Amino acid sequence: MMSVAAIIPAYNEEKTIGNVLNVVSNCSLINEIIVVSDGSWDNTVNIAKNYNVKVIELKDNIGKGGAIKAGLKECSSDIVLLLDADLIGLRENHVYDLITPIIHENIDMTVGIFKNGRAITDIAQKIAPDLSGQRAVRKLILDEIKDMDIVRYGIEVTLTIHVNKKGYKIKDIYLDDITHLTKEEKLGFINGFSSRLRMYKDILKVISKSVSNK
Ligand SMILES: O=c1ccn([C@@H]2O[C@H](COP(=O)(O)OP(=O)(O)O)[C@@H](O)[C@H]2O)c(=O)[nH]1
Ligand SMILES: O=C(O)[C@@H](COP(=O)(O)O)O[C@H]1O[C@H](CO)[C@@H](O)[C@H](O)[C@H]1O
Repeated sequence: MMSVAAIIPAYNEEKTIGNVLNVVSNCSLINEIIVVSDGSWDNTVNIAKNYNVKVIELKDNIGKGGAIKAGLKECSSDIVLLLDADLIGLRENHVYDLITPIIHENIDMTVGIFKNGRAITDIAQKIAPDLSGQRAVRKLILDEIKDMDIVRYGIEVTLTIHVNKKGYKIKDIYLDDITHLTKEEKLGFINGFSSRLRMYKDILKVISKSVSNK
């Protein structure tokens, strides 16, 4: 039987990380749970420590890709479930639906797409499903990506480009009744929007590099 780890990068997610950990800790398919606090200064780490999970505490905020890379270093499972810590409405069946195609259908990566959650997040995911942070991937594929830490929010696009290039099999999975906090909800409009612009910059860098390498 293949082993499964959940890696959850978290930067100041005290409001939501408890619920995410309630779900993954009760999921029998998951053998290993790694929370990577990416320089959080709120209660994220204290909350995570209440669960039976490995907590990696990065001193500085290095970006999402770097946080996932730090989690991968400590991970020894065959399949990695990547989940954001700001999910609202995550249920065990979502986790199951993301993982089982890799175990039973010879799929290499699943990508979770929000559906019937909130219009604002459903529409964002419909327009750009490749940005989704909810995925299950074979660990050996993640290990092939060397510049994960440099790309920051470009990690999902990097992964999708890599998987397509190598001809690995992807399956989209619709996740019902789930949403997440938007950056503007977490940080306020001005800070949230500027964080969003920095995220788009990270993503565009990855896309333009991939286009110029073609
Ligand atoms: O520098 C960062 C930025 C984000 N994250 C985490 O990466 C996930 C996705 O980021 P974010 O919530 O900003 O994306 P959004 O939900 O807005 O799409 C969340 O668990 C964040 O806490 C992180 O570990 N380091
Ligand atoms: O869906 C999107 O447009 C962006 C931004 O989400 P919000 O507008 O803050 O809800 O979020 C996703 O993209 C990031 C980059 O790929 C991922 O890291 C996040 O996990 C994902 O939710």
